Amino acid sequence: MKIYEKAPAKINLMLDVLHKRPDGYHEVEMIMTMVDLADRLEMSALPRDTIIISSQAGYIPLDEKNLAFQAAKLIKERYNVRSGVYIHLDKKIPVAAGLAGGSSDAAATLRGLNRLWDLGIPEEELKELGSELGSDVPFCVTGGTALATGRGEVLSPLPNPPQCWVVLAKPPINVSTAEVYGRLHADQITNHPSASEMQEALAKRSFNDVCEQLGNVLEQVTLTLHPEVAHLKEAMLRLGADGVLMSGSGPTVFGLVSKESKVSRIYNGLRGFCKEVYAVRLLT
Ligand SMILES: C[C@](O)(CO)[C@H](O)COP(=O)(O)OP(=O)(O)OC[C@H]1O[C@@H](n2ccc(N)nc2=O)[C@H](O)[C@@H]1O
Ligand SMILES: Nc1ncnc2c1ncn2[C@@H]1O[C@H](COP(=O)(O)OP(=O)(O)OP(=O)(O)O)[C@@H](O)[C@H]1O
Repeated sequence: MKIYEKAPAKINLMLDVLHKRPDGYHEVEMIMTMVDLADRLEMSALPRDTIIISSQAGYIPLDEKNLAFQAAKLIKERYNVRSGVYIHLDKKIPVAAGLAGGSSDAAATLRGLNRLWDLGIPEEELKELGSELGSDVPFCVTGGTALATGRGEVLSPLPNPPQCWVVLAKPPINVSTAEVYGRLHADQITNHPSASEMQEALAKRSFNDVCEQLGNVLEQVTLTLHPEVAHLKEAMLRLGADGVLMSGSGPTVFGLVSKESKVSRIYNGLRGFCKEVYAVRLLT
């Protein structure tokens, strides 16, 4: 038997950091939603007690460093599953991009193996398992649009933003999430984005208000380390995107665009100097 799961990318519509916690993580307030750019996972049961990962992407680990492997191992141990699994990852989400590609693969693995092995694990429990794998995994288990607090694992569902186009551009640089949080001085943040104003914009279904309330305090670290991310933001705005922000710890920049007629101009303009550009819809 084969099971298929879609693992979509996330974007952060707002990301605020309140303070650094004694456990080393940061207390955050984020609003996240999914976009229609997704990895596809194929899972099949193996009689032997083993986990095998393959992928068409040559640039991700296929051993225990892979988050899908870690998710399979966790669920096998916790639920005493003796059979094995073969997982093929068809990667479409750029890696180490701020789009939670690995986290979404881990979440899709949890959902898929719950079905494959008929374990009947409730969603809340899948999210708890997910939080052991990474701060973004619980959100990726449920998807939709949500306010995430704590270190990102405490979730409250929110209405989806009004449907629009999302142009994503990833510059060819590597950003480490741990390094970005590590370089942030949480007590020196002056310009906090507002979770409550963004929630109001979503409740009103106002595209313009959503664009106005976009904000991410991690930009101040990543844009200083990599000025090309700031240039990409400027270019996207100049080309006509309605709202522009860096996702997560970066380096991907996304632009929200309401009019389809503007999308090809923005896409082609960015493609002139950035190889990895995608034009997708929100996953609503
Ligand atoms: C930047 C975001 O992607 C925004 O959605 C998340 O906040 C990070 O989520 P993630 O990649 O799943 O993060 P994790 O794998 O849990 O943590 C990676 C590293 O980021 C830092 N980290 C992460 C989340 C958080 N709330 N505070 C942190 O300081 C920690 O140093 C941690 O060692
Ligand atoms: N299934 C996976 N897909 C992609 N990367 C993976 C996977 N498993 C492990 N990794 C490793 O995780 C690291 C981060 O990759 P990922 O694409 O998840 O980053 P990200 O989009 O920045 O995540 P986040 O937004 O959650 O911080 C990479 O260095 C990669 O080698």
